[in-house]
Amino acid sequence: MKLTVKEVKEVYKPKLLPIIWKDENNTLTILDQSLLPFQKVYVDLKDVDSTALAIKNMQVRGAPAIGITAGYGMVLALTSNKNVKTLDEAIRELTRAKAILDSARPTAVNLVWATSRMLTLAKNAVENGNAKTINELIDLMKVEAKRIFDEEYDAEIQMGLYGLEKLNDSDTVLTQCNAGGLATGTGLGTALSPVKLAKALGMNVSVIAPETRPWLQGSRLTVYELMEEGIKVTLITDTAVGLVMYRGMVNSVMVGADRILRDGHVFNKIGTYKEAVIAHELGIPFYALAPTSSFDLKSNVNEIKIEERDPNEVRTIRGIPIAPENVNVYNPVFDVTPPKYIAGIITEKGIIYPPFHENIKRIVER
Ligand SMILES: CSC[C@H](O)[C@@H](O)C(=O)COP(=O)(O)O
Repeated sequence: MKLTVKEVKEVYKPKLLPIIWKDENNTLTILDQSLLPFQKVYVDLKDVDSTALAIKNMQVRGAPAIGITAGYGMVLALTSNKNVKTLDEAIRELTRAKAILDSARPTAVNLVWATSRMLTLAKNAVENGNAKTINELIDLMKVEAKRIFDEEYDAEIQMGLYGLEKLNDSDTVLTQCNAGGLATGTGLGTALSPVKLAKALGMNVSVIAPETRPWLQGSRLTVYELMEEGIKVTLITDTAVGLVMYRGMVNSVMVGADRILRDGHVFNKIGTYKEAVIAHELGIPFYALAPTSSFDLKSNVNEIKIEERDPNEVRTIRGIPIAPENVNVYNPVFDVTPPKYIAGIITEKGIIYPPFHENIKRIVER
């Protein structure tokens, strides 16, 4: 019997609180992911520029977490700016804030999705007369930002429940990067949600986490997050992915997504494509898990910008040189997995199966 979202909330409580909005002083407090797991430091964000910088520097990272942060960033655009006196000025300021936030990172679609949603809400509220003062507008925007957070959490529970249908007791799941509660801001996660719910329901499941060079989201974040929740996790190098699958140590692959196109191409952390191809070759089911806010039904695969980051992320590990100082480096941090390798895409609205070009639009727009 399938549990309801409410029932899951009774049996599962997230251990981490990565994003906290404080109404009393209009502050967004984020757990600094660039320092984990060695230091657990919370950082206060009070304006748009510091919010965009925190996204750019990956103090907050992961597609849904970036979306939630950007939503609150739009609130901060007004709460931090005492020069905004009229509703027209407020909309101009929000338009400016959206441009700053949208340029922080290019690949995760949730960023633009969240800022567009907040700007549309503000424009409608002003036009319809629902907001007659700046304070009324701010209050409506706070409600909307919280709604983005709450909807994300509920979606992750739904994804977890659908994902549970693909898990058996004693299964081992291979993942990539960190698609847990740190990446989504809620403490639960997308790809890690089925495993966490399985544990909460008494199943014995474990995870294999590749370290995910160069930023080490796997070894620093996924491993930390799962250990905090008492879930068995084994850390491997990115180069061991093929062997663990070949040796029969993996029952399924579950990864998150930064952007999914209408034909089923999945953009996710670099290394995902390799996992998908090997899984397909060996008959291991490969699932991408993402809320419908991570779908981009308009773009084509070649139009999506794959973020390239600082070459020093590859030349060094946390500041320690591991290559000749000036070696030429190519550091793309996402890749794209073609639909033919994907057994299913797990969303809060259900599991989408091939043919994706027919089924994605139908389910996402439902
Ligand atoms: C659930 S977040 C999206 C992905 O699943 C996650 O693995 C990822 O690629 C995040 O990238 P990041 O560069 O760390 O922001």
